[in-house]
Amino acid sequence: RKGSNKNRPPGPTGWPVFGNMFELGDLPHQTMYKLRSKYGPLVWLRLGSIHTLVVQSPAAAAELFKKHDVAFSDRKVPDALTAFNFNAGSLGMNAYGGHWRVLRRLCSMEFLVNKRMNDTTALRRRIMDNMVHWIEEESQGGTREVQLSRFLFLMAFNLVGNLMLSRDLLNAGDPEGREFFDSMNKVLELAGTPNIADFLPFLKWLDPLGIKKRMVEDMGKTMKISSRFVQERLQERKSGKVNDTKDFLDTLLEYKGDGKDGPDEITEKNVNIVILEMFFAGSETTSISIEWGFAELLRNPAALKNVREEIDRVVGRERKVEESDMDNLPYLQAVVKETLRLHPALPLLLPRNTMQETNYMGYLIPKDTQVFVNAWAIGRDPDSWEDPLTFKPERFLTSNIEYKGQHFEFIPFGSGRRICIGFPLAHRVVHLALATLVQSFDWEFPAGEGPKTLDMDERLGLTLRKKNPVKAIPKKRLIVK
Ligand code: HEM
Repeated sequence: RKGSNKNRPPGPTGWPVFGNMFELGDLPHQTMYKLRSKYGPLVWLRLGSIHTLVVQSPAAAAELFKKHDVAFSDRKVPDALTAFNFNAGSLGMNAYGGHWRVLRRLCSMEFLVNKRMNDTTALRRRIMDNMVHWIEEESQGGTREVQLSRFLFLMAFNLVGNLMLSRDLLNAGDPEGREFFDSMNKVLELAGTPNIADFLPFLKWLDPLGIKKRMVEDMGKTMKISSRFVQERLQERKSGKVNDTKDFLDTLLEYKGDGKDGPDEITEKNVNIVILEMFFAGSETTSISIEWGFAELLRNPAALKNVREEIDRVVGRERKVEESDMDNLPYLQAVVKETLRLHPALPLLLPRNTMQETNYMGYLIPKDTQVFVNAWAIGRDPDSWEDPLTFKPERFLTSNIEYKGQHFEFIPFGSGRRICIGFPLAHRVVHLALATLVQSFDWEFPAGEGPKTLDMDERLGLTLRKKNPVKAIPKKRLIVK
């Protein structure tokens, strides 16, 4: 391996063959954060045979996204997501190129665009009402604790279903919806399971943990169901039935390329893949962000009191909080920011892959290097944040720092060409859901628990979840029905 270490960033030596694979533990973003004090903001690792660069400071992230965005714009694809060639049909896992550009354009112009978001305001309010109703039912009129994460996930899933397919997938009248929900959950779980074949690619053909095999089975089930949804829509369109408002499925089916860049049409299989992907990308990220925010409020009664008083002052208790109220709720906005700073749903973003050898921060980064941008560590950077480990929404009341990818000390949605495309939706849903939970209920702790006993331990799967889900007893407080 002579010469292989020329001009690379520093990092721990690692074992033969396995490299640093076993040093990262269950919470790699935390381990990498600790390595920063020894090696600095850029750390070089070898995970099995995969060269890996970890970027852990705002300055290094700024240099990457401003000067080398294209060179770092490919994705490293986990083996499990090559089932059915998922990566080649998807937006988030696709190589940087024509197919990705077409999907990105369609999404940002026709689906996750502000105009469409404004047109679907009432839909989101209705879905929040459903969530409140489910929580009330589960708590049997405020007498039992509820596990909030379940309802948040159902809400986010239902929302994506309505926006993509105009279907209430969780409605009792849609049994296929329930089946879709169950198999989608299995796919999400598998996609977040560590796989040795990703570190030692020569093992891929063996699939030692059977992850790809299981993925083929479970993803196959979801694809089968979503292809029934697509077929139904195609039949409807053939028979002349047109929806009043076009949803994203219509957009995908209507797409015709210009013959220059990307595909001429989105094949039926790839339509299914994009449908799946939006559930993938949109449900868990959003719901866990709300859960983290809610947990922080329960742990910090003063912050909860501030949010509640603000909502009571601006909205009152006779009507439900609406998206149009958000501009007048600065403290709530600060709580959301502080939550995303400390608990980014994807702590290492989605891994990038270098497309060419690049001179970066004085180092030579080879082509085909996996790149982790540690947004979790950057949000805790002591040079950028005062008292970085403490939940203090007030810090945002007097600053203009945003999470739109321009302020590199705060990048929970990433930055550059591959920044999260779901931002306009996620931004609205996280605010509205938190406000709705605070406005609708007084929350009590289960017996023997309180703000001091609520832990903030993490568990990393596809996203960074709370290890121990929040449980609390909701007591109805909103007067309006
Ligand atoms: C709080 C909620 C969310 C968070 C924290 C989040 C975070 C992220 C992050 C960090 C990335 C990678 C960015 C990068 O590589 O620089 C990403 C990509 C992506 N997100 Fe989100 N996301 C959220 C919600 C959503 C929603 C609601 C959707 C869609 C319904 C969505 C769709 C996507 C897609 C398709 C990509 C891939 C973009 C590409 O590769 O070009 N996300 N997200």
